Amino acid sequence: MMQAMAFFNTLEDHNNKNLPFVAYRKPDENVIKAFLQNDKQVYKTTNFAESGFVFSDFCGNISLLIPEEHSEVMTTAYTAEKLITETSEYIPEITNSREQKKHEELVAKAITEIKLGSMKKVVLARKEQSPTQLSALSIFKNLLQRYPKAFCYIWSHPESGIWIGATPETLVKVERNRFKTMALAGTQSYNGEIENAAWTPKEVEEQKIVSDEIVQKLKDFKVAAGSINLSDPYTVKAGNLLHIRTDISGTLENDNLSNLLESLHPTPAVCGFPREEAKEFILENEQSEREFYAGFLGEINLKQEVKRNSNRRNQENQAYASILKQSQIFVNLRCMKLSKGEAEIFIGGGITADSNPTAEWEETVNKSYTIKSVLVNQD
Ligand SMILES: C=C(O[C@@H]1C=C(C(=O)O)C=C[C@H]1O)C(=O)O
Repeated sequence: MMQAMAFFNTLEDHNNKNLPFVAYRKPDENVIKAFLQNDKQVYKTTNFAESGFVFSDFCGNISLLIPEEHSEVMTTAYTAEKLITETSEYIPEITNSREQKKHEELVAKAITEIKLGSMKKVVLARKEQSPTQLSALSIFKNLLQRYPKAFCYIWSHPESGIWIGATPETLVKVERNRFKTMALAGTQSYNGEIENAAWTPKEVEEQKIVSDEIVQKLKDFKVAAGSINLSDPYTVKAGNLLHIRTDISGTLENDNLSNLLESLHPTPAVCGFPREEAKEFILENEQSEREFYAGFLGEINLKQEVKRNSNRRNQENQAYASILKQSQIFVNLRCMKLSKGEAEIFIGGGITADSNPTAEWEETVNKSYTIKSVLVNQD
């Protein structure tokens, strides 16, 4: 484990050399980990069989990889006070009525399409530009400080540019043949209440579509029969927002990560239902390319040594070590692409027959604050 200062200096040096790297902190953990690729080669994966950190786009066209075997891996203990942030001017909010109109028209078109019956839900996104004077690493430090319950990351790669985010959503975690995933949907502003938050039937329905479809896809993928466990839906807080979440776990019949990812991604939380119809609507109608927004990212096939002490008496030092392969992958939400003083923020929301275009616009505005609030200096 390195000192935080040395850790960030090393990241900075690596960044200045234009070599690929990723640094991240998992939800509720206090360790920041980084993979620093030691060459300029562009590595990709198609079968998700390598060990390393993967960064995939929404469409499934490209999965960049920072392979463990070509990287230096470093960690540091995270302590909020030690992270120094730069100063910056406050950026005033600009209300963009043209963008609002465009988004509302898009939502209205989707509602019409849904009512015609070709799909039940579609997630529509937009992109917003916001200036920032902060460096990429300062923005990352701000995220770490502000969102301890999110997966916070910075990814820098010549093929994708710099992406930074704080996502509340796990795509899948796999350990040996056990997996965990979640159905996350429905959004409202956080007003101090979590447990007693009230949800409208529209939001309950929207989230149920996600959890039903994830279970169906897992069954299609041959999750061991009868092994899927579902929690009741409950409310979770993500920054200034609340969502409805169901935890889903189970046992896999095989450990083919590639098949599992193919069956889960893109979930109806970021695409819609049915998947193909929703995806087609998105690709035809959204104003901008999603690129890596609503794609996925995370550790794949990392080996972890697990030591278990023998229970037998009179046998000291009998520790059995077993190697465990682990993958932990997140959906790339509440994220931005950073280029020269400007952040491109990607935000979306689920549309169903009962959606209201203005409310959907406001939801994307609220979601954009997760990122906007870290583009200026934190007090
Ligand atoms: C699509 C986004 O978020 C997803 C959509 C949600 C919704 O429609 O209510 C809620 C959480 C996420 O699963 C986003 O943040 O851009």
